[in-house]
Amino acid sequence: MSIVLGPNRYGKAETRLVRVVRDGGRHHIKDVNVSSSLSGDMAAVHLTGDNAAVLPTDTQKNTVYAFAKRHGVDQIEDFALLLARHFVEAHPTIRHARVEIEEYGWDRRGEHSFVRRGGEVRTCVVHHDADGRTTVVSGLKDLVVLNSTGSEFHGFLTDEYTTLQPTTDRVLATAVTARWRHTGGGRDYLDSYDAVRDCLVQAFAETHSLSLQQTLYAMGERALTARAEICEVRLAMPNKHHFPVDLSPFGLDNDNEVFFAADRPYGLIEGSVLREDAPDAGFAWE
Ligand SMILES: O=c1[nH]c(=O)c2[nH]c(=O)[nH]c2[nH]1
Repeated sequence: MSIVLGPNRYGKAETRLVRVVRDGGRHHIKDVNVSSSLSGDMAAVHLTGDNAAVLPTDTQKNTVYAFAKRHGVDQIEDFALLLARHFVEAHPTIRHARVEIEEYGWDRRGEHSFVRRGGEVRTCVVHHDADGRTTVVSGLKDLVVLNSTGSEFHGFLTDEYTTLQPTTDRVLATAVTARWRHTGGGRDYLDSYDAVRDCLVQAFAETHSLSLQQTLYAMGERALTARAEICEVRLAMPNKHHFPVDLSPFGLDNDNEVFFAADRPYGLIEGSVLREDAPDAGFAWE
């Protein structure tokens, strides 16, 4: 019985890239997920471990980031074609390249603020008991927002394990989970929801942030200031880190234009903002 190598391919899956283009103070973002897969003269690597024909998947990832800087990312089809042609044309052992790109849409909410398209989930939890006590908590989750500038983080506590560099300009992005407690009942819940959501998004966009914690407080404060019908806002906000990619090995600078959008681990910032005289929550949060 003889054993042979069948069809095969290899590549880097899901290179998460955010490309920021600055038009003065007005920013544009492109948020994509790129997967490349190459095939060709790959018998040797499978049969003997000879890697001479293998363009490392790490190089494929670097190429995505370097091309994003060098050529920009406009239509994903054009960017995919550029990459696929490059892999095949630059390396004789690569006979075929498959490039798949997903693009995530964002709606503008200011000069450098965006809300991810696709929408959040609206939520509520109500309690009512035999003594006639009722609580209503409304909320939302998966409201993804991003500021491409206007965020700093420095002056933090350091110890022998700290490697994080302070920054005065970073991308700030989060998927907001917010719940707010109503005082009393009987209102237009749709109107209330729309208004609170608007406050949260506006405060996120308009706050020059020194930390996500500060932004969290500003969001809760804005909603409570604008809406008398609620008395407490609880927020959970993952810090969706965007790391500038070091493009210097390829002779390219990166002035906050090309980011690796990491999905984990993430900072998780949670907090409650409430009126000092808020009535007792009772079972509202249970
Ligand atoms: O806004 C932030 N808050 C933190 O507590 C924190 N920690 C960290 O590493 N980065 C950040 N960013």
